[in-house]
Amino acid sequence: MTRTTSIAAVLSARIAAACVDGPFTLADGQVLDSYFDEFRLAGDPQLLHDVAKAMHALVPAGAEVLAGVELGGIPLVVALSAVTGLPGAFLRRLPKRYGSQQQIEGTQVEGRRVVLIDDVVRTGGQLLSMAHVLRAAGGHVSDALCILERPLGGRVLLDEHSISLGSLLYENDLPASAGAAS
Ligand SMILES: O=P(O)(O)OC[C@H]1O[C@H](OP(=O)(O)OP(=O)(O)O)[C@H](O)[C@@H]1O
Ligand SMILES: O=C(O)c1cc(=O)[nH]c(=O)[nH]1
Repeated sequence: MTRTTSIAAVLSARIAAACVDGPFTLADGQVLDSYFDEFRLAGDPQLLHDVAKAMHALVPAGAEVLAGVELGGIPLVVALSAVTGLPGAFLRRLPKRYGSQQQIEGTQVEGRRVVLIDDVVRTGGQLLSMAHVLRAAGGHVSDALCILERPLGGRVLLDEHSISLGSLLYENDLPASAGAAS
């Protein structure tokens, strides 16, 4: 059994409990009958901690900053920072319109090796967009991590932009009803 497979075997049943009935409309208008609700996972402190401990094994050597994507990546990056001791950055989808006016909050990313963190990867579009933001700010981005990867092209898209994706679970680790394409 590979490391990721053993993690999936231990955690997948507990994570599957965070898969709920829809309908759930995605940003692109697509409607899922059921979906993985990361906020149920993040609202369970023991499960969030156990997921972060499992993800620790996927953090690449040399990582200097963990950067979570609004909103699903934020509780995850906080938990993973606490487990790894690595500083966290928090990525807004758009710059704040008042106050700090920042898109990247938290620790500085310039000149540092930054690992992107999100809950779900589907097309990879969200992570790629955030990688562009980090790179424009001088961060070095060559890795991303997620809890759940769906086979919708995200891995390939990210690879085309020199970003390696590490996933705790793959869609087929979850019950067939949990948002898989029918
Ligand atoms: O790989 P992609 O096709 O880009 O899809 C994945 C993205 O979509 C989800 O965000 P969502 O829009 O549900 O926002 P939320 O995290 O604020 O709930 C998820 O958290 C990822 O950021
Ligand atoms: O594929 C999912 O389950 C999923 C997609 C998404 O955008 N948001 C979410 O919470 N789950």
